[in-house]
Amino acid sequence: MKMNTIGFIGLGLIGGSIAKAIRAYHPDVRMIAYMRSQDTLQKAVDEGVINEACSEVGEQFAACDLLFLCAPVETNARYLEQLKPMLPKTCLLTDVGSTKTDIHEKVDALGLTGQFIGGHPMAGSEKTGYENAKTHLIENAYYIITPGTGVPEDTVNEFVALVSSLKALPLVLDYRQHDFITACVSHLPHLIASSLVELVKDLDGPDELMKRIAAGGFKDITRIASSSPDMWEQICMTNSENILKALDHYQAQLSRLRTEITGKEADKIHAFFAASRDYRNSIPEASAGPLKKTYAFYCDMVDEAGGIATLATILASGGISIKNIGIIHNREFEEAVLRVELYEEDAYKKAVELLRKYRYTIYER
Ligand SMILES: NC(=O)c1ccc[n+]([C@@H]2O[C@H](COP(=O)([O-])OP(=O)(O)OC[C@H]3O[C@@H](n4cnc5c(N)ncnc54)[C@H](O)[C@@H]3O)[C@@H](O)[C@H]2O)c1
Ligand SMILES: O=C(O)C(=O)C[C@]1(C(=O)O)C=C[C@@H](O)C=C1
Repeated sequence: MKMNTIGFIGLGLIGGSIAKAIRAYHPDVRMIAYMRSQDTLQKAVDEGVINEACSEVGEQFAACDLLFLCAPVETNARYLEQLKPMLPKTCLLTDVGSTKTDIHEKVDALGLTGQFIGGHPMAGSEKTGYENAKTHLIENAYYIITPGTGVPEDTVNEFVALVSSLKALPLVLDYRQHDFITACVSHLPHLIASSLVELVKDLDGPDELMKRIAAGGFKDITRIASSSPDMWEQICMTNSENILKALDHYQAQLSRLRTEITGKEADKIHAFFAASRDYRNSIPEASAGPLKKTYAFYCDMVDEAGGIATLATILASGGISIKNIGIIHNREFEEAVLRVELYEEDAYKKAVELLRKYRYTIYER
């Protein structure tokens, strides 16, 4: 597989992150891109990530050795029709969509099976857009690869090597198996997160006390409810069967819990929590794998105006960038504390040391 010119259609969170990683690890590759916002595309050119901005999906893409489709899943499938007449057989097509059966079926129908390798990085965030794209987004995350039948083995191996070179963890799967797995570990969890948010919206009073009091647990489990509705609508439309299977199983589980709580069956409820805790604890938290380690500590608040600003200034003076900072109130701490999250381990260690020098009380969890 030649890799002189790589194309991108869609340069948002995922397309932008892959393009940035390619630029970082393969600086000489020529990259061209099309996206709807020409201003943002120009920014990617100005930053040196993309070499050429395309104002449409046209003949310029015929020069690509590899073409990434990085729009929402149904949009990617539609672009294939437009691309087919202009792409040479030597151009390898790939996508980053969260569902795979739909695009594989489209590829087969268009006779493109021999030049398509499906892809899906199991990394992302609730944020969208090129502005949030990061070189390291896919680092240490599984990158699922679903080759079309007829793609030469050497080409698959070369694509696997490319994914590894971007520091992601390639995993080759059948696309149907991919769709069942992601229905359970990604698609259903998004439905649950959003419906929990809806539940609170429905049951909260006019004083919005629920919204105000909601603490770590609710926020942890609902972060992903802030994700893009366009993306999630299309995921639900293209993986409905698998999502319904997972949803049925989940509903049955909730009904069983309902019966056990109604019947005050304490032992069963205890066994349920114990089993799920043990399984959850067996999921690796280390940097390898889809769950990224967070580098956060807690710090007693100085009860005076400008307390957060002072702390932020101290960290800035040490060259430390803050990923997230906020006051939290929960039962873990007697008083309100600041939660400070850094981007990486070195910054975390440096921040803790620096703040302790300034006599801040730091809690590490
Ligand atoms: N966000 C995640 O966590 C995540 C993770 C893995 C894979 N994915 C998949 O990656 C793909 C892109 O998601 P993202 O998170 O980068 O979204 P995003 O919103 O950040 O970017 C989407 C890109 O597609 C373009 N686009 C959207 N609708 C379009 C249309 N109708 N015509 C042309 N271009 C259009 C946008 O302009 C943007 O450039 C999706 O297929 C999604 O399923 C997302
Ligand atoms: O971390 C997040 O915010 C995500 O939702 C990422 C996430 C997921 O894990 O469900 C979302 C959709 C993708 O297709 C892959 C990854």
